[in-house]
Amino acid sequence: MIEFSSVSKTYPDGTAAVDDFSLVIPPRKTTVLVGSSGCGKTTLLRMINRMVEPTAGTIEIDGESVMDKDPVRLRRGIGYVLQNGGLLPHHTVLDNVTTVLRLERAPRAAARDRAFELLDTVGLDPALAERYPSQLSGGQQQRVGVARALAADPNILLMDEPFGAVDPIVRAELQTETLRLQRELNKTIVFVTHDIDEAFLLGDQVVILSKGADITQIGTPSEIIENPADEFVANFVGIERGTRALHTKRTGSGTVLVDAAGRTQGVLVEDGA
Ligand SMILES: Nc1ncnc2c1ncn2[C@@H]1O[C@H](COP(=O)(O)OP(=O)(O)OP(=O)(O)O)[C@@H](O)[C@H]1O
Repeated sequence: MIEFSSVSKTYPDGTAAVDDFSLVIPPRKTTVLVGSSGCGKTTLLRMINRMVEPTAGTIEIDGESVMDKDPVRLRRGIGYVLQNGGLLPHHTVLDNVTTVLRLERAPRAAARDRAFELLDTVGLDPALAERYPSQLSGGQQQRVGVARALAADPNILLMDEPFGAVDPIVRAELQTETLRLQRELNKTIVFVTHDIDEAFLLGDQVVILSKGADITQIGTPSEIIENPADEFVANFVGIERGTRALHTKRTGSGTVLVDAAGRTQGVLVEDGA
C-alpha cells in the first residue's frame, strides 16, 4: 500500500504543484491519476520514488516513509515507465533491459536470460534484442521501457503517460497489453494520463484531479460514470456529450443505444428479460 498524507509540493520558483494531497493506493491494483495538463500528476508520481521531494506531508510504502529509505535502493525497487520510453540511445535493447540488473551486479548470463524472459513478457520478438532504440517503432520502444521497468521484479510500477506518444492503434494495443500484464503480474500500478478513456479502461481506482492535485472525485470507473461529483467531472467524462451520452431508440426489433453523434452503439438488454 502507498499512502500520501497531507502532501504538498511547492517548487523553488514558488509554483504550488501539489497542495495538501491525501490518498491511499491499494496494493496489486491499478490506480490512475487523471487530469488536465499541469494539475500535478507527474509531481505526485515522482514523489513516490523520491525523484521529487515533498515540501510537507508524508508518503509511506507499506507503513515506511519513503524519506527514511535510501533513494537509490528505493528507485531500483520501483519500476518507472516514461512517455518516450526513456531508453538509453547508445545501448542495445538487451542492455537497456538489463541496466538495473547490472547495477545490482547480477551475473551476466542470468541477466541475459532474464532480459529474454522479459521481452517475451511484454510481447517483443527476441530478434530485436541487439537493436538500438532508434531502430524500433514507438510502440516497440514503449514495450522495451516496460520490460526494463519490470527487470528487478519491483512490486510497484509507476507509468507516466507511457502511451502518449504513439498512434491510436498502437496505443490501444499497448493498453490491452497493460491489462494482461496486470492480470499476470499483479503489481501495484500507478498510472498517469490526461485521457479519461484510458483511465477508465485501465483503472481499478480512478482519481480525477484539478489544479494543485486537488481531488475532484475518486472511485471505480462505474462509480464515477454513474454518479459524477460535479459538472466538471460530468463534462470531463463526457456524460453530457460524446460517446458516453447514450440515448435509447426503439426499432422494429427492440431498443438500441445511440450515441450523441447518432451512431448505434449497442442493443439494450433489460436485466431479467
Ligand atoms: N521543476 C519544476 N520547477 C517549477 N515548477 C514545476 C517544476 N515541475 C513542474 N512544475 C510545475 O508544477 C505544476 C505541476 O506540474 P506536473 O508536471 O506535476 O503536472 P502534470 O499534471 O503532470 O502535467 P502534464 O500532464 O502537462 O505533464 C505545473 O504548473 C508545472 O509547471
